[in-house]
Amino acid sequence: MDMDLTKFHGIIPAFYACYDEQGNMSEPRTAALADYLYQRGVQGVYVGGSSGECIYHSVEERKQALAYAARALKGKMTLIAHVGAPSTRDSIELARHAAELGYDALSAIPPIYFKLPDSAVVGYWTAIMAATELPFIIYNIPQTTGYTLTPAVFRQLLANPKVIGVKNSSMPALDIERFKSAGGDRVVVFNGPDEQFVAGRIMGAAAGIGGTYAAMPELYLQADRLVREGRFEEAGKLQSKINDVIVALCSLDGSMYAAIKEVLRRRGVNIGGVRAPLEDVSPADAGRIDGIAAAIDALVKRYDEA
Ligand SMILES: CC(=O)N[C@H](C=O)[C@@H](O)[C@H](O)[C@H](O)CO
Ligand SMILES: CC(=O)C(=O)O
Repeated sequence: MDMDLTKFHGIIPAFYACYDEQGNMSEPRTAALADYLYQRGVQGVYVGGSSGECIYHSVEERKQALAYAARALKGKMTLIAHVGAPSTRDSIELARHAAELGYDALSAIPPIYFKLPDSAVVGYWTAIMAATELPFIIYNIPQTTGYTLTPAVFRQLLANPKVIGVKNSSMPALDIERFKSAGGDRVVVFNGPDEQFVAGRIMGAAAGIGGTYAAMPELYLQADRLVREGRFEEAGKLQSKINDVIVALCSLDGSMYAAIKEVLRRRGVNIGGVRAPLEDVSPADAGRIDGIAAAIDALVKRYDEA
């Protein structure tokens, strides 16, 4: 695909599931999260991925999530729709829906549950690509899917011009470098692990898609800026501060997403709780969440003044 890939560069938060008080998809709350991210100047959003709790939603709900985010943000930033699902049929339905809504690209994890051979996984991604005109971003996240994308399979997929990149969430920054080396200028590699965003950017990722970005978008935008300016030492120091926050978010009893949603509530955005079987944070952790939100605000302020 001969296209300008720069709209995929930069900071692309994974969009969260936004629920009302009954736990149903909420359009006004989606709009509130969208506005919060827009105000902060992120380059795009990744809608309906792992952080969007897609695995716990019906196809109808996933269509709602894609539609609400598009209605709030179309024309304001780059929109990527995650359409990965256990069956090819559901993914195709979601892909067509995303294309109708005006998304800029599709993305999908490999099909989960049964261990499938490379041929089936390639067939799955190829079927999604054939369903619309949209460009496609492969999603490699072996620790949750059990499937590891190899450089050889990536090269095979590159024969399809719709492939414009890979979101790599495996931990070695080396994998980012290998995918970039295989794809060259025609691909964007997206850093997955937020804990090593700076390393991923230096090793070949031109962008990041991350599950914790929306909790502290200002800090990732600043880290990205420092990398672009070649200020690697300062970027590394900021990464370390970010990692203190991530470790704290992951140290509570509930799911990291429940903790992030509590932090967002303290930052002025209420998007409800998490869907079971994900666990809520315990009320006893309220003080620790206050502390995390205050730490984020203090870091944002420090970098604003710098
Ligand atoms: C395994 C997983 O969910 N990885 C996400 C996507 O790459 C990350 O963005 C994490 O949410 C983040 O690095 C926090 O651990
Ligand atoms: C974390 C992430 O990027 C996702 O929601 O898939």
